[in-house]
Amino acid sequence: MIEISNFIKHYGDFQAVRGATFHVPAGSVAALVGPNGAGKTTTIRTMSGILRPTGGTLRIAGFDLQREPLEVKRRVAYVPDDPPLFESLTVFEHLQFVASSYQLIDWKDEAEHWLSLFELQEKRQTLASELSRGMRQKVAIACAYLRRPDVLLLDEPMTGLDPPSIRRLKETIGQQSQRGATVLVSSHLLSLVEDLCDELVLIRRGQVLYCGGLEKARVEYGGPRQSLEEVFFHLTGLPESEEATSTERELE
Ligand SMILES: Nc1ncnc2c1ncn2[C@@H]1O[C@H](COP(=O)(O)OP(=O)(O)OP(=O)(O)O)[C@@H](O)[C@H]1O
Repeated sequence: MIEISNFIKHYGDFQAVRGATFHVPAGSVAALVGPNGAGKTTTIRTMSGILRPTGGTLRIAGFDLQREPLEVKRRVAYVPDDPPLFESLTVFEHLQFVASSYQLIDWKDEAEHWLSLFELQEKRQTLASELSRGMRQKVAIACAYLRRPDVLLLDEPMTGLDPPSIRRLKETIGQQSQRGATVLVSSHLLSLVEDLCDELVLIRRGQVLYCGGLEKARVEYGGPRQSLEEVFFHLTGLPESEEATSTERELE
């Protein structure tokens, strides 16, 4: 479960996130969407414990991030959009490293499963520095899955993946939620995330415009067949003219 209350994040004088409140029920898959610069990565990086919040309360997997950061880090896996791998380790050594760092037992069969599923077997002895972008992404996702985290934070996980890998990723995200993990997926590829998410968190300029069921959002903003893209445009007002957005700026 993810419970974010009045979360604020400043970078110096700049207010990147301005009192965001949202929650994602345990075992559900939520899409975190919003225009460029909305604060999605800032929010995810803070939830993973990499950035320090300026204010607010972040309760992740049942623990308060500020009070019990280690408990949170133990239970959360974060895959950034450009995963920083260890360039001098092979693919298999990454899985080994994760298993040893998190003291996993009986992990080898599962590691083989992920290597096979993401078509990385041929590259198991290849150094990270010699992998393609999509392969790096899949190694990072496999490492995250191997940990069986309670909360999975995926920032633009589909970028760089080929269509079969996207399909497999979507299937595996569903499986993660079925085993009880709470998954938050940030993406601009709305048509790809809409069929795997049951919850929607939509932010713009560091503020939450919507948090709740995706189906509810569809019904509220146009009807059950409304696409996530239409919901996005409706809530953000983005297809409207520059005039609308400049008025919004003036009001701030
Ligand atoms: N290290 C930083 N220092 C100062 N400002 C930052 C820093 N990182 C992000 N920002 C600013 O915070 C705001 C939110 O950035 P963030 O990366 O969280 O947005 P995002 O929603 O992930 O955007 P995108 O969809 O483009 O990836 C932006 O205005 C950005 O310029």
